[in-house]
Amino acid sequence: MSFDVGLVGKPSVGKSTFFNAATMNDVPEGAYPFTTIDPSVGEAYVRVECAAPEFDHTCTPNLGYCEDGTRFVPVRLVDVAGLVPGAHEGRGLGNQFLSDLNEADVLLHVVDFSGTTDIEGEPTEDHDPREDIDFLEDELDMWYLDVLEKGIERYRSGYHGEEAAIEEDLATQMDAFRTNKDEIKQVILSLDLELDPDTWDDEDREALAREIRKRTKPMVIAANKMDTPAAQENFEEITDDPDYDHLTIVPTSAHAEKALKNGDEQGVLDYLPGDSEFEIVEDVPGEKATALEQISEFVGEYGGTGVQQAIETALFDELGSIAIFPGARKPQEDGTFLQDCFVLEDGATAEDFAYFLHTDIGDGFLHAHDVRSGRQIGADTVLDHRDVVEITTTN
Ligand SMILES: Nc1nc2c(ncn2[C@@H]2O[C@H](COP(=O)(O)OP(=O)(O)OP(=O)(O)O)[C@@H](O)[C@H]2O)c(=O)[nH]1
Repeated sequence: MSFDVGLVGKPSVGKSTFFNAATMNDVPEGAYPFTTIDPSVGEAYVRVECAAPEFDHTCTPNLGYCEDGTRFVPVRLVDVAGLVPGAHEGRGLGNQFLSDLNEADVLLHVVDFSGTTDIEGEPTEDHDPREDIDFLEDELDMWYLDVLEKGIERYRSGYHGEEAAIEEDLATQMDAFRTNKDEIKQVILSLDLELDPDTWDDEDREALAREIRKRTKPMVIAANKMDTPAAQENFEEITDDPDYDHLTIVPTSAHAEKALKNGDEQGVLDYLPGDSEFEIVEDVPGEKATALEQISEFVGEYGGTGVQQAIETALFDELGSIAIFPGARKPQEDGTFLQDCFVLEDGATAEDFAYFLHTDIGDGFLHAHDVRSGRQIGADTVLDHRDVVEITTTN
């Protein structure tokens, strides 16, 4: 099991550059968890401070890798194709695109902040990136509204059991959005609406669709091409705009990330993905040196190229996921230590973790230990990011 980060964006925003940069990794052979021939799925990583140094041992990662005390834990990056020109002319988003969106746990919307591509992805000047952000949100809201209306019809036509409950019919209809009746009820009440669709007007239904969309389609904006002055200006303006407070916007330069990873691969420089600095280790010709100098200034100012940061923000901040190390205090007999680190859902308990590790244990979960303190923890203990947990089962 792994989390899927869905990458979306209109043409020419730098989505391919982002995808390639994020999935181009110098990983030891055999360390790829996802054997896939689908070119739209790639392995990206989230950084987690390794727990091994706390125990004075060196970790031996099974998947991903560890460098300078940072574990690079694999996650799936899915290129969700199909945010195409013409969709905004009322043709709407394609069904395949929409169902692919439902597969992703969290979305990364790559937006060209330089304003040099119009809404269809054609070259232009001074295009306001807010249009692209609004476009995707509005299209998603219309899709949700459509499904919500069907749920209301279902309620009215009495497909339900004895006791009519609008939240149940909506939850059934909106099942693919990974919501449930409790969440829907919560949303209805949070908007000060009654649990009776006959009292809702158009605006109420739109507000409901939007709110359910916001909760079920967590999304982060990757403000791309931030290495250009125009993008930096737009970034300042949009992050100051209260209409965009509900969004997390991460400044990125996919271009810079790609250049740094290329340089690292060629042995020209030393770069650890996500770092805000890198070291040039070989003499480079004038033009290249100037380009690297510009990248160096950029990553210094923005704390990195933003590619790692965007993926981590999506997974850890927006989705609230946590990374857990299964393990013991000491290396195994074969010398392996803290081989794994897994990304789990927000709120995961010790018992959830046991079933995640051993899907077939049935009733065999015995107990869990917090390895740092050595204390036993209850099955329903909610785990924290970077916990090291030892699970004992009967088999
Ligand atoms: N300045 C700058 N240019 C970038 C950046 N990322 C991508 N580009 C450029 O933007 C153009 C489009 O990049 P792509 O990665 O092909 O864009 P895409 O969104 O995948 O576009 P399609 O393949 O048409 O869907 C290319 O000329 C890239 O070099 C960036 O971070 N900064």
